[in-house]
Amino acid sequence: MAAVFLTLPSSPIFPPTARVHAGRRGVFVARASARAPMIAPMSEAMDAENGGRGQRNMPHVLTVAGSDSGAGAGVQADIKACGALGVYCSSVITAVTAQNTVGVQGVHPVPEEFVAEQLRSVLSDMEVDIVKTGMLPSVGVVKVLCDSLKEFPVRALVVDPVMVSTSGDMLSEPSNLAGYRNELFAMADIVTPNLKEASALLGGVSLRTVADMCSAAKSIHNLGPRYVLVKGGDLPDSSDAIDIFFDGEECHELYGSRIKTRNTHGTGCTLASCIAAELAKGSPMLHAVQTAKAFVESALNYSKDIVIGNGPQGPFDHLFRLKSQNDNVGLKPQFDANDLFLYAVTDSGMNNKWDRSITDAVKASIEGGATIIQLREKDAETRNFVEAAMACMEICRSHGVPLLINDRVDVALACDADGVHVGQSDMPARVVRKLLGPRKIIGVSCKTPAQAEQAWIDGADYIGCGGVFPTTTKENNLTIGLDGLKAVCLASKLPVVAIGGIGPGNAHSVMKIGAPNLKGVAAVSSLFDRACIVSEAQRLRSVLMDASSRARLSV
Ligand SMILES: Cc1ncc(COP(=O)(O)OP(=O)(O)O)c(N)n1
Ligand SMILES: Cc1ncsc1CCOP(=O)(O)O
Ligand SMILES: [Mg+2]
Repeated sequence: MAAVFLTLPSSPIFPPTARVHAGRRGVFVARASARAPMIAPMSEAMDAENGGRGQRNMPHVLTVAGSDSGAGAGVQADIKACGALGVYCSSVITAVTAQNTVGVQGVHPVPEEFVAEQLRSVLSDMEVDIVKTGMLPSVGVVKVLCDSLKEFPVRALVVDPVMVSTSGDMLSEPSNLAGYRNELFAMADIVTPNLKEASALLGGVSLRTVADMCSAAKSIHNLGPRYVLVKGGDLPDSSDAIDIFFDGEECHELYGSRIKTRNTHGTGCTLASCIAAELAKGSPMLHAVQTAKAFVESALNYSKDIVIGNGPQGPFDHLFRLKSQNDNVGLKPQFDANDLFLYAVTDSGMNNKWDRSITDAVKASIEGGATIIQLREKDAETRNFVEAAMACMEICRSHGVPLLINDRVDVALACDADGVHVGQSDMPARVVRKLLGPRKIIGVSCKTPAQAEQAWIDGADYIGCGGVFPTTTKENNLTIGLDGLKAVCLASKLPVVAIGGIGPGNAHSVMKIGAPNLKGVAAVSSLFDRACIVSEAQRLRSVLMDASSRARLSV
């Protein structure tokens, strides 16, 4: 290990002075106990301090971390990650490192007093929502940070217990373990160790399985943080990137795809920063973690082939969204939840009964105003299904209407459909996501809030909720009623489309439940078991339009 711990001469540029408003943070709940949730509503006093602008400016994360000269990790990664998520990021630098894609060539810790001074400068003046920590090179720096947070409490503290770089170089004193355990963890809302760090924090226990990770998460939780995320990126024999999220009661297994790339330098810093950024925007913890995981996965995927540096640890591109926006000019836009407005689901039995081809049924429903189509061909032979799906794709593409395939991921892949809809006994959505990649649309049928939560964890784009009313289209299908629909909508952030026995006669009552994420209705028989699909779709559409304009008026 080549790291050299040098000490910068202390150079106080300005003394801690008059710009310190110690009382300013009084609006924030001081952390009496490590487990008290820190919700910080804006008060009138704070509004007045904002010059009466009425709104706080940007959500703000302060990163307390080391500088990485290669800019893949550390403070540089944190600033880029927060910026990519629309969050302001200030930075207190704890050490300057000389590093690149080969490894860490030198470490130059910033004197503790100067870390304290930087903390005071930022925390006394700027409205920091969340503090995120990275490299804390010494027990002294940990102490300085804890003292500053007591003086200037923030809404939440995200601790990434950085100890060793990906190249294997030490980034904090071994004695720092005590600093983390003794004081910092008790103040932390979430701690995000990887397997090596979790093992070091627990005295070197071996962590080889998901069950080991779960018990490690529980043990680390006993050290004080409210939540623990043990990252399983290095877990042996695992094709997925499995992380364990422990909320104090339950271990959640969070699955992601393992991206094959050398460009993984800085993933830990980025993940923790994204969690902090999402918390700053007001997300609950599990949602923040999920969003952070999805961001990192997309960034790794987008950057998997870039070449920066000659060593084994390349950086990735945090600002991939800027580029992907440009790259996507002229390509299919990503999923728009408003497409769920009038969701037409085909049925081969009904098409046979009315002597129609699938393509004619699809054309007619689009002509009548369907905004998304699902091919639900339960009896079709695979070869015929693929052929029909290809023809329907052409029709849908030419009208800009997304086409999804029911159940059959293979058929969706074969015809390059826009996505797949799966139910509770079909292929799990997280496996579908893995097969289809991040750009395709995945819908999951849910009857309960628990299923909706799982759908979201699995990376679904929307929920199909029902059967809302009794239907003969799907056998043995439990009816959940409007109350069941409302419960699912309220429990989920995902957009929802209602299904089951819905047509022009009752669509209004469905939309009237008033859940903002209920985006539309899906219909089979009220469109396709009718003589004229075009006019039935038009009728249903005008009921939905009427319901949505009334909803707008009543806001
Ligand atoms: C939009 C939408 N919602 C729900 C379903 C039902 O899917 P699933 O539970 O898999 O049942 P089958 O359709 O496969 O019988 C759906 N298809 N579309
Ligand atoms: C596929 C499905 N999933 C829940 S209910 C249902 C059938 C909906 O058909 P219909 O619109 O004819 O009631
Ligand atoms: Mg199904």
